[in-house]
Amino acid sequence: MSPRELLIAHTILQGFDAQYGRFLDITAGAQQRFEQAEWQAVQQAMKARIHLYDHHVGLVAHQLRILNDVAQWDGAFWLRVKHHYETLLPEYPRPEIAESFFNSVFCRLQGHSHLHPERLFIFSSQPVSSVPQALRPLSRAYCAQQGWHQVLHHVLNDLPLRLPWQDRARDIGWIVRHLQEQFSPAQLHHATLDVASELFYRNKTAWIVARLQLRDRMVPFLLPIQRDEDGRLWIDTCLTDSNDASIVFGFARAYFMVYAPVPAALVAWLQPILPGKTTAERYMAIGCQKHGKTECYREYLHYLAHSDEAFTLAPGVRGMVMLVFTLPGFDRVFKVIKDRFAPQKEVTEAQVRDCYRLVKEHDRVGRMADTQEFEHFALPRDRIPPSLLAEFRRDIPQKIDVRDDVVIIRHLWLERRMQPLNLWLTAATPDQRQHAIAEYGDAICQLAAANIFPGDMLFKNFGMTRHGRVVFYDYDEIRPMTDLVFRDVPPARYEEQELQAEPWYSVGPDDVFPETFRYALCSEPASGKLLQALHPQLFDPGWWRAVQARIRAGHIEEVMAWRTAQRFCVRYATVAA
Ligand SMILES: Nc1ncnc2c1ncn2[C@@H]1O[C@H](COP(=O)(O)OP(=O)(O)OP(=O)(O)O)[C@@H](O)[C@H]1O
Repeated sequence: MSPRELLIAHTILQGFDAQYGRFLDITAGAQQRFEQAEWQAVQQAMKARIHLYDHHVGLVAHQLRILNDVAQWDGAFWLRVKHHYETLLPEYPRPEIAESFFNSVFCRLQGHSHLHPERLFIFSSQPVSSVPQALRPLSRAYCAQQGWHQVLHHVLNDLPLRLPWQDRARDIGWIVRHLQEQFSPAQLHHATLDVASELFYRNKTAWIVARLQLRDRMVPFLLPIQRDEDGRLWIDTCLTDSNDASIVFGFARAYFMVYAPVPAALVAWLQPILPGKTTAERYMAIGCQKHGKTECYREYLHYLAHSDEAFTLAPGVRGMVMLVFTLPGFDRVFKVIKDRFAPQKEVTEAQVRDCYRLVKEHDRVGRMADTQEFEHFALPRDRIPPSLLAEFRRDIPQKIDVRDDVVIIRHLWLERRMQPLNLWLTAATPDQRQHAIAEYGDAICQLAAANIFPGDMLFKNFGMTRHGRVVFYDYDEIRPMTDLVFRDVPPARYEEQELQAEPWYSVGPDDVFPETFRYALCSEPASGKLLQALHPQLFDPGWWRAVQARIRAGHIEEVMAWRTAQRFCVRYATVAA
């Protein structure tokens, strides 16, 4: 093997080492940021960690260009580099992500039009069943036979946090009470608690993540640790239901900061308590989002290989900016920016991409779906019915390359598929409608508190998840709250003015008139009445200005990933007092 291929393989792996080293450094800072309540720094660290990957891919690509003239690299050359790279991976703690990094460097140098599976790791070279050994124990086991108060006392004692507790005995008492409500004495007596050695940090919360092994099954055991203004700790709830855990680890939230030098081991450890989450989703949840994307693509290929479904337009109102399609049984949608937008849309393609990027890096507060961006995405042509191909030719002709066996789409996003809220409401019972409208209003409030104004707030732009949560997915009109001017509608000078189709007052490009939201959001009486009753603040300019003022003052709101009704203070505090 030529020394040049060897050198190149080593250079790529060293580049990945450098990237992951920085990734771990930023992650390791999470404890200090939490303890010192550096909430602005938490947000910056989150963004910086996401940027690292592309930055390091760029550095390595630059180095390789210096080492060798890329124009001379042919397929055989890459095959030799890849072969050597593979020989470096056994014993390496992160082989699967190293493969993704190789793919990224390859694409940066060769473009996305040479994606031959043999030249890069579309499929992993690692044996399917092999999970690398963690360098340190991933978890600590506590046996319940010593008594739950004792166990929890040890668990909290063993934490690395250096802050005092508000009232540790109270919190332990509440956790035990929760366990007694959920499980029988016999179940609790024979249980084992397997607590992750590292805390999972996100926003203002440090999570204890554990697996509660009962005799017949394993359930999650999650404790969100909070920090008060005086720097004292308390635990707000205990979650032992896998649906609740799934929401905590959901696709609509920022990635966790959890120190994982061997991510595959942690992803495997999490599997039994997140049975509904795919490998891709678990990698993303712990911040390895680029590898999550590789896994997401593998899941797509796997789905195609195990079904004969045809692609179809996604149900719902068609987008003016996006062409959205799916596979009927697949849980993701494919979103492509149209070549031309409807005339009422004033955005450009570059602005749409910026909005999607903003969401990727922003705290999604459980209300905006994460997306994975792909270039040169291949769809088997025999799965595209003529009617859909005709839609492609009409809406995205410049983005497609139709070949004999595949249709290549130059750029698209994959996003979790939800049920569009407008469709969901048409079939909802009164109780379901009430729940959905309450959720919808909460979503807007939480987005606003996180400095996101959704722009277009119609129900069709929100989806209902399988856990009954309302999540926003149409990003082309989002704006930072702080860029906008929330105005009262000026009184009309004459009665006739109010009847005119056009506003009688001037409207600047950043002006928003919350009172007018009624016209669009409340036109359908059943939902409209509910929305005005449950969330009247949405129509009040003063409320929007107050949210804006809090953001400007540097306040960062904590959006709980659990329901108010699950909080210990709501369930037990009055009784305890
Ligand atoms: N994640 C999703 N799950 C299910 N359906 C979706 C999803 N994203 C989009 N859709 C469907 O595709 C349609 C268009 O998507 P989207 O709202 O993102 O496009 P758009 O062109 O930006 O829309 P608009 O015209 O409102 O700006 C939605 O109304 C919905 O029916």
